[in-house]
Amino acid sequence: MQGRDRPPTIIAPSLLSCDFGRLAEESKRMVELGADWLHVDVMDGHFVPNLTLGPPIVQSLRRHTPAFLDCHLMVAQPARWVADFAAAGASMFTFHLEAVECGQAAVRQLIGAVHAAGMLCGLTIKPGTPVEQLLPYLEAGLPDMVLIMSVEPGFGGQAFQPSTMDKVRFLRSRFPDLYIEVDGGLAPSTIQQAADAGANAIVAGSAVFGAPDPGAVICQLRGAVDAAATAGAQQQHQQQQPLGAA
Ligand SMILES: O=C(CO)[C@H](O)[C@H](O)COP(=O)(O)O
Repeated sequence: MQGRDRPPTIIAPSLLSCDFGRLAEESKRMVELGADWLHVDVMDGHFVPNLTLGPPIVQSLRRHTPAFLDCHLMVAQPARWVADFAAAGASMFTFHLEAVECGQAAVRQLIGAVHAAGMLCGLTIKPGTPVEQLLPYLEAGLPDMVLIMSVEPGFGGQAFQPSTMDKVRFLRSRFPDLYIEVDGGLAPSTIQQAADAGANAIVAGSAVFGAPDPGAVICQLRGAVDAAATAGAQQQHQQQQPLGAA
């Protein structure tokens, strides 16, 4: 997914906030309203204190939609689930660095296994984990995406943590073409902070599903990210102009 240019804006409604009894209809509705990806929160009741869904539900959902399924695994031992999520039709398999206990070699091996299984691979960190821990993998060009959690993983509807945007700024300044996703507490009232920091992929659950007009919220989120990207590109262009150039 990496190239030389800024990655596209991605709006990914988090299905955690939808009516799970109507998962397929809600997923289709989100795509019709302009969602680029569908964000699937997988929680095991162990890595995080909540339980959601697993491969059988992803497989059922896949039968109803060709959409990009952005699966965020909040699970202990993510390596156990690679084959099952690939078989279920997951598009992206994002795992927590904190869930891999055996160090850098194990993380690299897991990224390789995700790719070998035919999925894109994301790496994610909780708010308390230093962003520098991602660098060995990013400098080697291994993950397709980084997910910066802007809330403690486990539940939707929490308050956005603005300090986590320092991590996004840090990464964007070093990796202009990296897919940087932000997840947690994003809404029209907080999106500007994520957009200005340089996030290009936005996960939003309660703000989208709880809105009377979810399509308008998707549009607002996209507009803020697009505008910040355009402003950033103009600034970069001006800085690159030689002295005296018009
Ligand atoms: O990963 C998550 C929780 O662990 C959710 O995706 C996230 O919190 C989205 O929900 P909301 O937009 O309501 O904060």
